[in-house]
Amino acid sequence: MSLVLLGQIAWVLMVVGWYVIRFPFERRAKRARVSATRRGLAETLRMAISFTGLGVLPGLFVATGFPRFATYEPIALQAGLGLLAALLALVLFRLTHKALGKMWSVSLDIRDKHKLVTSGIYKRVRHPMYTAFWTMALAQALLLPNWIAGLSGLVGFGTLFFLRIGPEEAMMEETFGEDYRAYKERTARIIPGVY
Ligand SMILES: C[S@@+](CC[C@H](N)C(=O)[O-])C[C@H]1O[C@@H](n2cnc3c(N)ncnc32)[C@H](O)[C@@H]1O
Repeated sequence: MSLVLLGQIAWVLMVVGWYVIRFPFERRAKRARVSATRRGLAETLRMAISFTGLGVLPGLFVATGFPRFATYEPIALQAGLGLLAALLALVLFRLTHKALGKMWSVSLDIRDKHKLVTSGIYKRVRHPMYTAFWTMALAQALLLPNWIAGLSGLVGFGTLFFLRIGPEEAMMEETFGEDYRAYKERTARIIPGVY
């Protein structure tokens, strides 16, 4: 089996694994009442850009090989690191969904009786689900040997991350006040002790 095909299969399995982890939370979230939201045109655009980079462009490459001119021959080390990153992303996704539980939402929502989660994987990092998405985007870049389809996840998710993180933290601070400010003081955003 060629490394290109192996990488493509691994990417598909990673995306399926991510959706299997997320599905029960998405179903539950539909039933839970939202008491405040920061959804709007800007958030819809951010999510569309991220979905294009993490889903549409790599999906098109895997299904059709498009854009063929940007495909290159991968090396085995790259595929191996991609597999490790994919596994790490899935572990992080599972831990973050489990810790957030009923507080999870796909976008910027505050639920009825929303509680601030500060334990488990949220103890030292306040956006570990975004750490998982960065890891998933990195896995995509390593698994798909195509300059456009491979790197589009980093660009697409990076756009969502840098444009969303400010409004999300403002929403959390507005909702939880001093508790969130203190939590911010003692945690990093996505990498413990780094950022
Ligand atoms: C897609 S989730 C991402 C959560 C977080 N930014 C992360 O990367 O782990 C977005 C929703 O999670 C909720 N949320 C984020 N951090 C939270 C926390 N520490 N405790 C409870 N809810 C949180 C917010 O209501 C937000 O609408």
